[in-house]
Amino acid sequence: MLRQLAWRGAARLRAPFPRQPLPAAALYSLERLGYAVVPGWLRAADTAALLADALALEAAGVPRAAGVGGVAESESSDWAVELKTELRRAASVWIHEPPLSLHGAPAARLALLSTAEALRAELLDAGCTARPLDTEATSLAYLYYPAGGFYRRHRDTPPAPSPTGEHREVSLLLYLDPVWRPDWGGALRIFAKPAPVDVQPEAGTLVLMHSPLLEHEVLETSRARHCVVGWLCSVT
Ligand SMILES: O=C(O)CCC(=O)C(=O)O
Ligand SMILES: [Fe+2]
Repeated sequence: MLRQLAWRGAARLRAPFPRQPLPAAALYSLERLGYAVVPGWLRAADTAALLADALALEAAGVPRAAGVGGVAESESSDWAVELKTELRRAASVWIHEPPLSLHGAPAARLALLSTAEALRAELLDAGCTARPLDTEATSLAYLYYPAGGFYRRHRDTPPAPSPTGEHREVSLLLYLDPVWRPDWGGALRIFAKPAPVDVQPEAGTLVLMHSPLLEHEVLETSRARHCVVGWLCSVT
């Protein structure tokens, strides 16, 4: 409950980052193929502010390593785990609950929370999911992949219903690194039909996926790689 009130409060505290409405082609792709890729969704200045914030949190020692040695975290999307296998080599910082860490740029994090809320409303209006996306059930995190980092093939929904009644409906990814070269690896591979699709993690690119539907993986990266991951949920 506290978390929910905090979320609602946070999403009101700061205006969302300016952006264009999702293109009709993206909404069509999300509906028909289960995923959408929107390059240039956020302005370079705004992804730069988020990256600076993520790096400041990292410098302050806030991120937690996760998934190393096959240890599945209760809060992560690591359910697809083969427990003996290393599923993910990356660290994360959950950013949904105030009080926000005072390290970094809390204002950028608040704008991100508002932007996610605006995106939720946009997807709801467009009728993108069978069940309504709940305003209080969104979660967001920064992900940090070191050189050599990866995330093995998985789906973002758990095999068993969540005890809180939240169902991940739409997964979102927002990439933050201003320069990305394909030979660095680190692509997001979406196992779409009829063939897998690779997305380069370039700053400003938004990826949306129907969480229960699509398996995906992050190919091993030879450079540090930074993004926002989030889940828009329904609640029963
Ligand atoms: O880093 C990415 O591109 C994907 C992350 C992911 O799949 C997840 O956190 O569930
Ligand atoms: Fe995922």
